[in-house]
Amino acid sequence: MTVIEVKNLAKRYGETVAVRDVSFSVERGEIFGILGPNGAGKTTTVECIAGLRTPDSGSITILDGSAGDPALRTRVGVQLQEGELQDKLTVREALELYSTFYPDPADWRKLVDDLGLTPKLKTRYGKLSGGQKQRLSIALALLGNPEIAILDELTTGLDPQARRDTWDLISGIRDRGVTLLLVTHFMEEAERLCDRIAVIDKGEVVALDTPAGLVQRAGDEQRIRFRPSLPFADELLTGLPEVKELRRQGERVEIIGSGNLLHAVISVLARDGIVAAELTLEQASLDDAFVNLTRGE
Ligand SMILES: Nc1ncnc2c1ncn2[C@@H]1O[C@H](COP(=O)(O)OP(=O)(O)OP(=O)(O)O)[C@@H](O)[C@H]1O
Repeated sequence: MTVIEVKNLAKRYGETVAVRDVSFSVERGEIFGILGPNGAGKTTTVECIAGLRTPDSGSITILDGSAGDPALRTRVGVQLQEGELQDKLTVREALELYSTFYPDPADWRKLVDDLGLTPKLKTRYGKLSGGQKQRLSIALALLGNPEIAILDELTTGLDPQARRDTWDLISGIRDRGVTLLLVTHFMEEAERLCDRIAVIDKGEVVALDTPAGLVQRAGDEQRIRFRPSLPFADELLTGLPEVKELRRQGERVEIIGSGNLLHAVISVLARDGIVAAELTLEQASLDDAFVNLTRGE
C-alpha cells in the first residue's frame, strides 16, 4: 500500500530552482532513502512532504490526506531542524512538552535511553553538542508514535558508535511497522538501512532502485588480486568467459572480469592444485553508483 505519493513536485526560491520535477512513491513499512549531492533539492523535497513548504506545482498525497493537512500532524513525525527548540529548555522539558502534543505518545524514557541521551535529561538544549541535538530531534520525531517518520540527515554529526546505535533504533522502529523517509549523505547508511533509494540530482530523480539495483547499474566489474602458490600460464584463466583481463605484477596476479568471477577462477586454479594466497576481491559499491549517476557536478 502506497503511503506517500509525490507527483511532479517543483519548487523554486526566487531564481533558484530547488526541485525541478520529482516523482516517487513510498510503500507502507519500507525505509525509503533520498540520496543526492549538496544542493540537489533533498531537503526541499522532504520539507514539502512534511507540509513545511508549499510546492509551486505537483501533488503530494500522504496516507489519505494532502501534505500539510492538520489531521496528519499526529500520524507523521518530522525531525526538527536545529534552532527550532528554545536554548533554555532542558532535554526532559522538551520531551515532556512535546509529549503533550500527542494523544498517545511513546514512552520518551525508552526513546532517550535507546538514543543514549538519558545522562543529558537535565541539560539545556543550548548546551548540547551537535550530535546530542540531532539525537533529541530524532526522539521528538518519534514521540507521537507516528505511522510515518521523516528524518533529514539522520546521523550527520554523530560519531561512528552513535551512528550505529541510531541505525539499530531505526531498524527497530521499522520492525514496529513505521514507514521511514530518510535523507542521507552516507552511502553506508543508505545501503544498510534503505529498502529503496531515490537518487536526486539538480532537482530531479535520476535513479530509483534498491541499493543492490543501484550498485548493479554502476557495472558488474570485479577485480581479484592474489599470489598463486605455483606458476601457471595466463591461458589457464583468460579462456574463462568471466575473465576480461589478466595482469601480472611481480608474483601477484590481477584479474578483471564479471559474473561469478571469483568462483570460476578459484575452481580452475584448484583443479591444478594452485592456491590463491593473499586474495582480495573488489566490487562496485553504492559510492561508485552514486558518482556515476550524479557525475558532472
Ligand atoms: N530558503 C531558501 N532560500 C533560497 N534558496 C534556497 C533555500 N533553501 C534551499 N535553497 C536552494 O535550493 C537548492 C536546493 O536546496 P536543498 O536544501 O533542498 O538541497 P539539499 O539536497 O538538501 O542540499 P544539502 O545536501 O546541501 O543539504 C540549493 O541551491 C539551495 O541553495
